[in-house]
Amino acid sequence: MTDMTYEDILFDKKDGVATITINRPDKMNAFRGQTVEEIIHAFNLAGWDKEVGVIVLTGAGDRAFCTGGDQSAHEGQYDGRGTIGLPMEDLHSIIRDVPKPVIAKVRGYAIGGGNVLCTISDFTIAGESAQFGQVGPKVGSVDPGYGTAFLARVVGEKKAREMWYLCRRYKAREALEMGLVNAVVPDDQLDAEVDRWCAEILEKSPTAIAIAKRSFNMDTEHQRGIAGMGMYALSLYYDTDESKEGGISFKEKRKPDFRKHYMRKG
Ligand SMILES: CC(C)(COP(=O)(O)OP(=O)(O)OC[C@H]1O[C@@H](n2cnc3c(N)ncnc32)[C@H](O)[C@@H]1OP(=O)(O)O)[C@@H](O)C(=O)NCCC(=O)NCCSC(=O)c1cc(O)c2ccccc2c1O
Repeated sequence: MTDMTYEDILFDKKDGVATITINRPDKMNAFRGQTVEEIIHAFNLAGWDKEVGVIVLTGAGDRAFCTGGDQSAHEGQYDGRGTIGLPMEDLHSIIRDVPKPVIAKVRGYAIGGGNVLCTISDFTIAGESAQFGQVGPKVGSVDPGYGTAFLARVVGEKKAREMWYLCRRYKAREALEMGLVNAVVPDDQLDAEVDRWCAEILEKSPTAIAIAKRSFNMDTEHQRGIAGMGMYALSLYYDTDESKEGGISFKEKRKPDFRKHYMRKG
């Protein structure tokens, strides 16, 4: 693998556990194109390293795990590679493709694309400060594929639609009840709890776990295709005034008026 100097993430490997930390606390750990490239690189590094048995994905600081796409790097399309200017299909795919469990360790907000990262991870362990939610229809975006269809597999159709259409926020205990997270502990015990889960995983047969992971994935593999196709629709949507209203109103800290632009269409 080619080397990469990380600017937006931290990478650590210790005692069989690789930890990838999104390190943009001043942006609530929102990701720009560069961030996504670095996370993909780190997953490839850890994913095929036989010394690594489990990968922990987390965010720096205590305010947010990740709040999704960086709204300051977003006017219509994002600032990086791929159909929408963020290689999200590649990131979601690598989290599923690495043949070892991925644990999302969450303090604070897991919003938008941050919630999607938790949804796709094999496990989510949350501190009591965690809050989960989707915001796409509030900010002029949507995640076609894993963020929607796979979320429905995780929390059920009704709850997934509620999350997307209403854009509410859910506290850690509510997320536990709906099956979005595996365990909730006080924030100051979160690191120790995740360490315990990692130690339990590391005692098990890595090959058996790899086969189990592939088997779970195969049942929803068609959703990769939905994501690939949907990104093209999303890219066209990003060029509309209706979508742009979401990003602009967020930056201007006001309520969006989507219907004004929607009603103008033929
Ligand atoms: C995260 C919040 C719920 C926090 O609300 P709160 O009221 O506590 O605080 P503020 O709103 O005042 O925010 C504090 C501070 O942080 C900045 N900030 C927050 N989130 C972002 C962000 N994503 N990008 C940039 N900056 C952010 C905010 O501007 C404030 O800065 P100040 O300088 O004013 O202090 C709330 O902030 C919130 O709801 N944020 C919106 C998050 C958002 O819009 N995310 C992007 C959604 S789209 C997306 O994530 C996405 C992800 C995918 O994976 C996709 C995959 C495929 C297709 C599409 C995808 C996609 O669109």
